[in-house]
Amino acid sequence: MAQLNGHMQHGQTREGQPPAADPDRPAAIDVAHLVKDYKSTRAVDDISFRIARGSITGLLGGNGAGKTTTIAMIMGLVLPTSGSVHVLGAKIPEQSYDVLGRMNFESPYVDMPMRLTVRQNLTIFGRLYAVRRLRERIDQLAADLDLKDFLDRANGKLSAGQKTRVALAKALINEPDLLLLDEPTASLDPDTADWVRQHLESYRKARNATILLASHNMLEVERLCDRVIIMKRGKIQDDDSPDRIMARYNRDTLEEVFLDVARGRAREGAS
Ligand SMILES: Nc1ncnc2c1ncn2[C@@H]1O[C@H](COP(=O)(O)OP(=O)(O)OP(=O)(O)O)[C@@H](O)[C@H]1O
Repeated sequence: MAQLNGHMQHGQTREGQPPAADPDRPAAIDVAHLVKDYKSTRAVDDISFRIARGSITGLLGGNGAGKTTTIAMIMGLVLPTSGSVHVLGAKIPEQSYDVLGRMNFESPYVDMPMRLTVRQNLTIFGRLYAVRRLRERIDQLAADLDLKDFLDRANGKLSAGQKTRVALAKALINEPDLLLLDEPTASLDPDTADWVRQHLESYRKARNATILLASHNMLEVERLCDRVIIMKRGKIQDDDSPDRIMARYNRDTLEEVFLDVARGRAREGAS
């Protein structure tokens, strides 16, 4: 528990409230009654939430809960069956081009071209985003994310953990205002994962960026996130700060809450 508390102290707004909504600026993400059917499977089932700018929100849920599908709809990569998504005020996918340059995403399950070197891959993505002073930006990311030793190696010849760091560099290349992350520390050893989390925290702070991340790592979510949205079978099961969610389930860790939700145990006071 002492170790857990040590982790919690690193959280930026762990004890605080999520940033207040600014009435003059649209939310970073505004999802209303979103539904996605894949043939007979309802992957996302009428979910609604708004995410304030400058916040870090964790999307939790077991395998198949609908997290990746939700993120893909926010990116405009998957079309909703019904409902709406707005990102930074733009309707997705209709107005995607207005905001694509201000968002980016990372997923360990989406591979970059394997034969190209890390530097070539980052150069291609940087050009897609019209990044100015691209060479300097890549050098900066290589220093920040410790990529220097393998910048000129083919992507296909990297370890899983090295690929995860390169994918993060790709996600940060355009200094996005909105960063969508699917398992940002998958395959990373605990030390590297901790350091990547610190990098994400300082990136958010420096740019007032908004981060939405899907993760199965509960300590990561406790440490990083101001808010947690728990999904189960396509629906939102709970949505609050980590502290309040743990209090509601009368649990000390999100891991225990996750097991309660997965195994269908009711939260305290719930009917
Ligand atoms: N392209 C697809 N075609 C058909 N069904 C799909 C497709 N993508 C996802 N699904 C189904 O939709 C549901 C939600 O999947 P999704 O990948 O969004 O879940 P997830 O919460 O990200 O899961 P995980 O934690 O395993 O990554 C699952 O039942 C999955 O089998």
